[in-house]
Amino acid sequence: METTYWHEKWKRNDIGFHEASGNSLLSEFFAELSLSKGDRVFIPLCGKTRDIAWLLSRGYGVVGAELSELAVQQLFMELELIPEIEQAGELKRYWAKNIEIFVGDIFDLTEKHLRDVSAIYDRAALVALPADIRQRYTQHLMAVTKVVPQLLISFEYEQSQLSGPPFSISSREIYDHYNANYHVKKLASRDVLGGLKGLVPAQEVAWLLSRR
Ligand SMILES: C[S@@+](CC[C@H](N)C(=O)[O-])C[C@H]1O[C@@H](n2cnc3c(N)ncnc32)[C@H](O)[C@@H]1O
Repeated sequence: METTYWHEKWKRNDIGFHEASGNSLLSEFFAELSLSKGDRVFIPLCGKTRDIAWLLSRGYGVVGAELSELAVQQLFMELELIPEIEQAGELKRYWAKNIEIFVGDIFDLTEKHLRDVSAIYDRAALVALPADIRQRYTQHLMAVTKVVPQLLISFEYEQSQLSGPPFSISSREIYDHYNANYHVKKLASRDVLGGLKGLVPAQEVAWLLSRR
């Protein structure tokens, strides 16, 4: 997926992936990460997800990475926060109390940008990437976070019925990416109401990855 694909989507406001009330699997399974108030959660490919508001309201810090500056501007507006903005290496850093978002290509994000994060929340990030990028993404994620626990939400459906994103990720593939460094546990698998994009029967799957 070229970066222009995502920039165009944000420009056209074609953001069907954005959930107006956030993701219910986050609230259901967040406790599995065993975090303490004040811990910082890294959200790769964060868009302007309402899950950020949910985490902030419960006293957690949020660090995000997002390609689209438009998305990040909308995020801060909707949070009713005025960000400070500065250059941070290849990326731009938008920040306010308890939140910092790095704007640019996630592959330009380094361990130094993230400092101390206690967990990763991946919703619609791994599934947003085509197969040939996913291995690079998961390796990068583990390198920059030093393999902190992860709550991962993926989709499974018959890939031949729909061209992604979101892409279908099999259980096998989750294990292939993460089993060497994490204990991988499937927490739940739920039918997507009305089908994915209203078209294809699909399951939304929650995974807990805990460090080995
Ligand atoms: C499917 S959306 C999911 C957004 C968010 N996680 C949510 O749940 O609403 C994927 C997001 O990844 C961003 N993105 C795509 N490629 C990226 C990259 N290489 N680096 C950073 N962000 C990227 C897109 O702009 C888009 O906002």
